[in-house]
Amino acid sequence: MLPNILKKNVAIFITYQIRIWNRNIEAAEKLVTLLISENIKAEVSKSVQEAARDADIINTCTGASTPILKADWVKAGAHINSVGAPRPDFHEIEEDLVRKGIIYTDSRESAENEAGDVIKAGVPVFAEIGEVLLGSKPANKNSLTIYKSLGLAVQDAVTARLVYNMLYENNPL
Ligand SMILES: NC(=O)C1=CN([C@@H]2O[C@H](COP(=O)(O)OP(=O)(O)OC[C@H]3O[C@@H](n4cnc5c(N)ncnc54)[C@H](OP(=O)(O)O)[C@@H]3O)[C@@H](O)[C@H]2O)C=CC1
Ligand SMILES: O=C(O)C1=NCCCC1
Repeated sequence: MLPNILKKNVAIFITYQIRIWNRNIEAAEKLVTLLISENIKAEVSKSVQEAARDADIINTCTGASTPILKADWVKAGAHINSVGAPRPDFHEIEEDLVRKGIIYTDSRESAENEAGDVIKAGVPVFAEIGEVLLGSKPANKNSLTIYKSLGLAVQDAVTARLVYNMLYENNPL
């Protein structure tokens, strides 16, 4: 999933540098090789701290049950996309960091009941992404912001429809 997230990230920047960390360095090297083969600039970092240093955008996408990203490593004004740890007993972001950030999510109900990072930190969700897109809540571009993704059922339904269309559009079941 992470390669696709990174490709969307680079599509909105003129200049960028991607740093990849994984607890298993061979997996990080494999992803860097894949990205470079698609002309995306990327390099391996030996630690999360090194990967996060001075970063504008940080993507976390793990099944970690203890946090891997610490508050001290993230600069003011950064944006974090936290896609992993989608269970109440999973955590990928240190509590102090979650408390420092403004929390956005896809579904408030899901984040408050399923996202271990949000539940443990005991912080409110500031806005759903839909509220930002509709203009009823601000994006707070200059603040430390955290987008906690859990996924929406409608995404699965639309993806299933697209796959169906690709396979059967000329030959419906
Ligand atoms: N928000 C959303 O909409 C979605 C969220 N998810 C969630 O995102 C996460 C990643 O999914 P996906 O990429 O498909 O899964 P993968 O199994 O492909 O990747 C899991 C990653 O998490 C790493 N990891 C697991 N445990 C730890 C740990 N304790 N410390 C550090 N790294 C760890 C793995 O490292 P290693 O390579 O060393 O094993 C691997 O890089 C999962 O938690 C999944 O449930 C998935 C789909 C949608
Ligand atoms: O595909 C997955 O894995 C998940 N998707 C949505 C959130 C829970 C995990």
